[in-house]
Amino acid sequence: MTPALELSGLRKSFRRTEIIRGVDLKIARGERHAVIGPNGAGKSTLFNLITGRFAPTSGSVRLHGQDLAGLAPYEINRMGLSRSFQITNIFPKMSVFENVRCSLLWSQGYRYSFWNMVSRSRDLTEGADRILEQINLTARRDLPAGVLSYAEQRALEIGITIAGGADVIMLDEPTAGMSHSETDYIVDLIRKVTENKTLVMVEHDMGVVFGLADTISVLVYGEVIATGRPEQVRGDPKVQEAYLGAALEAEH
Ligand SMILES: Nc1ncnc2c1ncn2[C@@H]1O[C@H](COP(=O)(O)OP(=O)(O)OP(=O)(O)O)[C@@H](O)[C@H]1O
Repeated sequence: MTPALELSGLRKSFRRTEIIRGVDLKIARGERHAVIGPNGAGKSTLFNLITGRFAPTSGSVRLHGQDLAGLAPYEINRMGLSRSFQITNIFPKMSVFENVRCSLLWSQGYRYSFWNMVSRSRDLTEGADRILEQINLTARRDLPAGVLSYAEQRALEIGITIAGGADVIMLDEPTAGMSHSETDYIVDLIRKVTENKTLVMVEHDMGVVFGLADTISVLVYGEVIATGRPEQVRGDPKVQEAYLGAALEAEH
């Protein structure tokens, strides 16, 4: 079957420094894939290459078999790939409901004329309420998003990311800055909302990575040094040496 995402010979340089140094990676449909690696390894850059924010210096990214070369991030988004950001990316003065409704509108905006959209407003409301239910924020529906707790804001952001119905979801450090209990809460939520979807995430918390991911890639200095099932990656001496030994130790 065609992979959901396929990176081939992907390279990215900023001026003379090569940050992504020839990445080949296939992520199957329905897989939950984590990209891990030390600070500065190029994880965010890889994310930005996949989502079209950066153009590769060479190589290609395919989404469901289609080459994404030259496409803008919003075009890639409309092809079914949606991402969250490391920084919280919500409208704090708008209600929780409006934040979700807005992203639904945006994702459908190009497909429907204004009048169609007005007549579809009930669908949008129902759609937004369904998402609020999925992310457990129904009770917070009419509050300004800015008054939510940090974990709730991150949950809202996940809701915004999935609102358009994308089948490839990319999350950049979804549990950054969270307590243990908040992390557990968000991990459950991610598991639930990415059911039957492809998930690609960058994550530093090894508990989250090993609890959620079906497959893991380890990026070190712009190269994938290992990719495979969590237990394979965990036992790989190269990975132990380059990253995981230190990262797991830091957790304890
Ligand atoms: N737009 C840019 N211009 C120049 N250099 C950049 C740019 N973006 C990233 N870099 C450099 O690329 C390297 C990799 O950065 P990147 O943010 O991708 O790493 P990372 O693995 O996501 O790190 P972290 O885990 O700390 O978030 C860093 O040395 C960074 O300074």
